[in-house]
Amino acid sequence: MEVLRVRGLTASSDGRALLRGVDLDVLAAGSPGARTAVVGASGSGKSLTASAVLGRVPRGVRVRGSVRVCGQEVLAVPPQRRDGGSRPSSVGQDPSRALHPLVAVGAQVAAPLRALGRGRRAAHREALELLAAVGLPGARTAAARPAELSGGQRQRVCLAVALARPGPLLVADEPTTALDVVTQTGVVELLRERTGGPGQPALLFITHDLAVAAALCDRVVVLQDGRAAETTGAAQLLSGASSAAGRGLVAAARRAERALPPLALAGGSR
Ligand SMILES: Nc1ncnc2c1ncn2[C@@H]1O[C@H](COP(=O)(O)OP(=O)(O)OP(=O)(O)O)[C@@H](O)[C@H]1O
Repeated sequence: MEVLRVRGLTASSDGRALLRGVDLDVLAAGSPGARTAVVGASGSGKSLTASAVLGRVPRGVRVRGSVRVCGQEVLAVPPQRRDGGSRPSSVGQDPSRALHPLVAVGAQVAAPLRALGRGRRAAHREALELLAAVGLPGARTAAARPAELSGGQRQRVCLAVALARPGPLLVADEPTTALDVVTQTGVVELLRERTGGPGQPALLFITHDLAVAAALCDRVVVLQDGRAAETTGAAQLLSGASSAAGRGLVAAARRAERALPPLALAGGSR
């Protein structure tokens, strides 16, 4: 059963077609396809697809088609009017816009837990645990305002907030782009641990990084020019993409991989 079912999603602005009929599914947690990546070149429509799923389409962009979350049509329903069962949580590219500037980050992680009915102490304790899980341990971090943290740390706070809100689906739009490689690996591991399993949210993961997509997700949707050019298993995409866009992404990822040996040589044998 699908947690997310997108059919014929189109978007346009000033008569220009931006999405041309995207179809994609994210399956229920516990089944293969519960962590699905959307990959594609810059401008292929990844973020617009995510924003349509979240009900946050930019002004001036018109969307049509069908977006069903847990069976409910949500395309025309703004996030605040969706019922809890069809409201995905999200973590995006820009953590500065997602957090309240004046509220301590621990309280921001605790807020969704309080909304679920946890007592103040229990919510605070769980918030500390979640912050530790995203690599931000300690009461001092929890007491900090967002401006006192780095961009990467704020990004991880956003992830903790999203994980505190147990929805059916987590939409993560390039959540690791601003992070250093070590932190990126930690966040990917955390997403693997906390999504896609029984009782956990399914994951729609937007990325331009094929390696990260393959490390985290079992299904991959390749977008090209506002259309899904290919939907396949992550391993199949790497071993033999069927679309030109898929082959192009794999070739680019392999070129990037080959660009690394000089780094290895610099620290290696001589
Ligand atoms: N608010 C907007 N108004 C008009 N056009 C837009 C708007 N947002 C995005 N677009 C256009 O829609 C197309 C898809 O954009 P989108 O941001 O979804 O691409 P993307 O695949 O996420 O790219 P990137 O990897 O660079 O973030 C692009 O041609 C972009 O210029």
